[in-house]
Amino acid sequence: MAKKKSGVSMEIGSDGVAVIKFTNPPVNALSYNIIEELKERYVEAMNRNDVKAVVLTGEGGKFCGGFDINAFAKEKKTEDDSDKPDEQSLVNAIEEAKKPTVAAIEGLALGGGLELAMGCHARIATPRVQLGLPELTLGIIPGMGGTQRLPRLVGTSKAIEMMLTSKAIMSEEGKKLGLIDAVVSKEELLKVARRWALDIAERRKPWISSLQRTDKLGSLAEARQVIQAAREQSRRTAPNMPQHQACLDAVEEGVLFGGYSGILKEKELTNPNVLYTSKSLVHFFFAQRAISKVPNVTDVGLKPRHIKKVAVIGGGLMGSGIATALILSNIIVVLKEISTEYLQKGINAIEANLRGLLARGKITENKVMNALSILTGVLDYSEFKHVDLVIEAVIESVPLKQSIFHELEKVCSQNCILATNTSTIDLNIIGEKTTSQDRIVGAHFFSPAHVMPLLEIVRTDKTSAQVILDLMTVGKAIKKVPVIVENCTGFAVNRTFFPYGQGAHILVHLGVDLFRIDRLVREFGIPIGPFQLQDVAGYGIGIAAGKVLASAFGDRMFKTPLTELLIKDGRNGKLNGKGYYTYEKGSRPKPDPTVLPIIEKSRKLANIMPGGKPVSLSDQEILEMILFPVVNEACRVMEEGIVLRASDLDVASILGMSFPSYRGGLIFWADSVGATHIYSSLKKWSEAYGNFFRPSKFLEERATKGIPLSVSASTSQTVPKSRL
Ligand SMILES: C[C@H](O)CC(=O)SCCNC(=O)CCNC(=O)[C@H](O)C(C)(C)COP(=O)(O)OP(=O)(O)OC[C@H]1O[C@@H](n2cnc3c(N)ncnc32)[C@H](O)[C@@H]1OP(=O)(O)O
Repeated sequence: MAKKKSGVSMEIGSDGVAVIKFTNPPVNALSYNIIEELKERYVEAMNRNDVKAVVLTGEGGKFCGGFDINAFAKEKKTEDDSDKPDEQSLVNAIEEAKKPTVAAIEGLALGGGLELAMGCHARIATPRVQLGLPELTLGIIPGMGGTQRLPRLVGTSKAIEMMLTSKAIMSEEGKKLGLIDAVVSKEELLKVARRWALDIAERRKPWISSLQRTDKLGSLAEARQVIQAAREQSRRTAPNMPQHQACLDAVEEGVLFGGYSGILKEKELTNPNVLYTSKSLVHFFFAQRAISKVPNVTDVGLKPRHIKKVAVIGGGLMGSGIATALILSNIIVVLKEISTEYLQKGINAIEANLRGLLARGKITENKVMNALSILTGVLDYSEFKHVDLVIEAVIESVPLKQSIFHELEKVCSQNCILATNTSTIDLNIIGEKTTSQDRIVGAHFFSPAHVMPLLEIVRTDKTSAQVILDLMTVGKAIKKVPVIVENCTGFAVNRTFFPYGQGAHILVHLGVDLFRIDRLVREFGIPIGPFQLQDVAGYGIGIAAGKVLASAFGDRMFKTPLTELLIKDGRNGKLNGKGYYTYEKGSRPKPDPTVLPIIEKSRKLANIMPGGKPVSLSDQEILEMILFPVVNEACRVMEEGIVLRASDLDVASILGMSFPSYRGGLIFWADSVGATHIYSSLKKWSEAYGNFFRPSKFLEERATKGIPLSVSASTSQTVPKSRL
């Protein structure tokens, strides 16, 4: 279908109201052209004698999704702003004009869209319109006066909360806060907005300029206190995000010296040198959109089937998390376990998940009750003939999974999708004893499954496109970001990241302090270091996954004696409160010095220190020896076509492994470091410390030819097995 044309139209009614409407599908983003055209229509409306007032609106059920991020991305690439129109001046011109403007808002008003609306003299919206300033997620600050007008319309505290969390509110809440003047039906929207605009022009309603208001700002002392508290919180929660402090700087300037000074400060702070993370975050925005485009699945006219009822097999940590995510999105769940005791444990875990969300204010009591009302526990397969999808989430045992899938083939309908939540096992092996390979698929959730946003959908060369589309649709319905990956041991995320823990173990056995390693990784921006992660994930799962990975990638695995020694010492990580760290309810994990003699023992057993002496490494070397092997494995994953595009690994690393979003994801970050440096470092370490560090062919080729890692494999000289 041809893309609808973008542009700005103006229609002048017999009542003297000019309706200025802008179109730029899909979200009416404010491109430079749209901004320029809006300015021109405005000048015309102001100059015409037959226009008394203006209504500003967006075409196609959406007011505006904000400034055009495509233009922003281009601008960031070239840092050339010679043809860039001044977007602030459009809003200022509307607000200061001699004729009033009313914004008629449908669907959404985000970022520059809301800022445009706040420059109008009133805002009329339809029900459930999303209103927000999400700029900080893109690494920038609201740049069309949002840092000044939002506090003046909803109060300093609420405005700061909206900007720092980037969360939208609905028009109904906007009405209560004073951001919206009236909520009316879609049919009435333009009629009410026209009348409102005339009422202002003819002084039957007040003519309000948001920037002039001070009544909602509170006293200077109160506003300062709110800003200071927000600064401290941001320093803790967003330490590497300069946009948070910059946004507060702009708000503070406006509170102290008035709205116009605030507007100037806002402009000054949109400098890319201040907002240095925006390039990475804009990349992450587009990478997330690209992930849902799957050749031969989403572009061949298939329609997703409706998945109403799902069976989850296994009520352990993963199964209970998956069931929680499903029932929270109104999908009926049948949870199957092997005994009444295990079933009750599973249901209790689901209830605990829901209560946890309730305690954190994420859901209401009503939601908890509704979710539990669509959950049934069973001990046999009799209910399975009525389900549309099964997700198996039992322990990582090949014979057990094979026998379950063999059984499922008999008890489920022929159209039922058969998914496994295995994190490492090859799907062809799981489905070996069935004839249903076309509907067998991997649904790899990340723990805790009701919280972590990534869903790795694993396909074999036999999985049907319809099954993939259906699972992608369920994934989105339960608020996950589905990434499609090809079948291989460990799939994309666990495969790419297995060297993360391995590298850390090698370093410890070379004599590096484990708590130093965890600290350096945290400082890099990954919230928990590799050893704490091992404690949290549990040693059992690590050993099981390690065995599967070792059988596939044995020549580049380090067989660490440490985990077995820890278990022998009665440690089981977070599960029993004792691992590398000690865990007590209500307090932060504490490094446990009593683990050090066990490490010494392990070092002796592994015996990998050159000359038997601990190596001396800088902080940077330590970090690189952990992260470069991860990049190296990612190169193999890309070369084998396990992911569709490099940016899929960026999204997967951020959403599945908590890689810092402000670094743009694993491959984006690696390209910022440079393939040449990564390659030469790995080569040097492989000579000193062995095969684990051996650079892959893909990396070697990229480094020698000077091609970035993010460039699609199919455009380089390599011949990947990718389906692209
Ligand atoms: C000066 C100002 O202060 C600066 C700004 O305004 S910066 C921009 C602020 N606005 C935003 O951050 C909003 C970003 N967009 C979104 O959050 C979501 O896209 C949305 C809520 C608008 C719609 O979500 P959803 O319906 O799930 O659709 P989604 O897939 O995300 O987007 C649909 C398409 O619109 C595009 N799009 C969305 N917002 C866009 C924007 N502001 N600019 C350019 N394209 C945009 C997406 O890239 C996607 O394109 P594609 O189909 O080619 O992949």
